[in-house]
Formats: sequence, structure tokens, C-alpha cells
Amino acid sequence: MPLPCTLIINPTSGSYSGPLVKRITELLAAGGFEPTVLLTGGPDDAAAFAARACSQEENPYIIAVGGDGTLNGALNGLAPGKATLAFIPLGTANVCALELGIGSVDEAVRRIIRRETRPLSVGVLEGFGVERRFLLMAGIGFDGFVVEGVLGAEKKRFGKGAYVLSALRTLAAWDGRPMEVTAGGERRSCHSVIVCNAARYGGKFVLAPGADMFGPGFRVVCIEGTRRRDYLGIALKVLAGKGPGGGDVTVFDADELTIGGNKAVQVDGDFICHGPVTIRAVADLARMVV
Ligand SMILES: Nc1ncnc2c1ncn2[C@@H]1O[C@H](COP(=O)(O)OP(=O)(O)OP(=O)(O)O)[C@@H](O)[C@H]1O
Repeated sequence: MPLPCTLIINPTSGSYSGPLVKRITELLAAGGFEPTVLLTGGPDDAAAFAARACSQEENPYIIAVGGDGTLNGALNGLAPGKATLAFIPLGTANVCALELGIGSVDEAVRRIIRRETRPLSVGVLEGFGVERRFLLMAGIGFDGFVVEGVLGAEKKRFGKGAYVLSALRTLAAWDGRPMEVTAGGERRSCHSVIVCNAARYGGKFVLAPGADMFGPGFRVVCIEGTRRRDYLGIALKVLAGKGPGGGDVTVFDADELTIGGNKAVQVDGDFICHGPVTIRAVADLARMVV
């Protein structure tokens, strides 16, 4: 019996094409699956499609096809502990694919057919009446402002360059205020904090060695320095593959955090809200194809 699966596909993601989707469905069918294709028509559809599959099926098998944003959308619709989740990367940055070592669409399909899965641990962020799960990271402070400030028209025209333009604007209108981060009964004064559920950040850069979406809790990168030049030092270290620790940066493990202030918050590359927020780790949300 072929195994039914739901493909949630973002037709606006980086390398989407009709023929590519046709090839994916043919490969899956040849590998023993019975795919149903659902194309997202807007930002909320991936979560709605995943929620529907989870409410209608006993063993929902959901394949997010797109970028990290589509995967995050699907993740946010899952009923806890019920679904199998897979990812076929068609996005621009595809951090999750890098994290899982998936180098191509064909490789992603091969892994789905291999049917090896691991229990997935995610983060849940709450603040301002919003609750949102994340797979990769939540950033509060500098990178939250950068993501918030990305203009749609620039993203269409310049792709990843839109983030550089937004970063330059964020640097020009510098907000030097610190915020309070509480974890494990300890309080710290930070300028930005990145709660990492995966090692990579923004592409192939390893920001939090040891952070793992299949392991419990987070690696938290707290940037204490409040000046622009503190960030330059961190960027140079990360680009050189050294990790950000030392100097004005503290890295620690946590399962639960409270972050004060009202700085901008992004999760998995999408702007969500302004602080204050709480973040907690949730184990076994789904089984993820690896
Ligand atoms: N039909 C649609 N029209 C416009 N936006 C959409 C549509 N479907 C999904 N989206 C939004 O597009 C956002 C970006 O898509 P996605 O992450 O899949 O691709 P990407 O930006 O190319 O890749 P990456 O996130 O890996 O850089 C998603 O977060 C989602 O909110």
C-alpha cells in the first residue's frame, strides 16, 4: 500500500517550478508514497494545511517544500506528537537543509524514501498575544530589527541583499539600550540574544556549535556589548568559523528564558513581534525525516 503524504509547497520560494514539483511527486510515487499537492496562496496557508492534515489523518505525513519559512509554517500547524515531518528545500537560504546536510532536492527525496526519522525538539515563543514555534532560532534585538526592517520591494529585487540594506539602516539608527534576559534563575543584561535550536545561522555560518534540533534545549548567544563595533568583532569571528564566544558574548544552555524590553523579535527569519517574550523548548513535537 502506498503511504499517503501531504506536500505543502510554496510556489513563491526561491527555486520553485511546476516541472520540478512534477518530478518530486513522480520520485515519491516511485518510492512508495501517494502524494497530495497543496500550493500555499499566502503566508498563513502552510500552518493551516498542516493543521488540517493533522486533524483529518491518523498518521499525518507532511512534507514542506520551499524555504525555511514554509517549513516553519508547517511546523506551526502540527498537532504535537502526531505527525512525521520532512523537508524538500526550494528556498533562498535553506538553513534547515544545510543543518540536515541535504544538498539537493534529489537527496531530500532519497531521505524521505529511506524513511529514517528522529524526534524533533523545537522552541515555542510567546509574547504580545502571539505564540510561534521555531525550528532554527529566535533572535531578539539587532537581527530582529534587521528582519523587521526588510522591505518587500527590496527583497524581490535584491534577494538576500535586502537584509544587508536593512542591516545598514539598523546600524544607522542604532538602538543602544540593553534588555534583561533571565534563564535558569540567572539574570543578564544583553543588547541582543539569539536562542539557537540549530548550529547554523543565516546560511552556512556556525553561530552555536552543539545546538541541535534533535537534542533537548537551546544554546543561547547573548551579546552584551552595546556598541556597533562589538557586532563587527562578532561577525568577523563567526565568518572566520570561530564561533561567537568570548569578549562581550556569553554562550550558555537553557530550556526556558524570559526576555524583557521591547526589541524586535524574529523566528526562523520572519519578524514576529516586539518583546517582552518568553521562550521554552518542547521535545518530541514530531518525527523528522533525517
Ligand atoms: N503564495 C504565497 N505568496 C506569497 N508569500 C508566500 C506564499 N506562500 C508562502 N509565502 C510566504 O513566503 C515566505 C518565504 O518563503 P520560503 O521561506 O518558503 O522561501 P524563501 O524565502 O525563498 O526561502 P528561505 O526562507 O529559505 O530563505 C514564507 O515565510 C511564507 O510566509
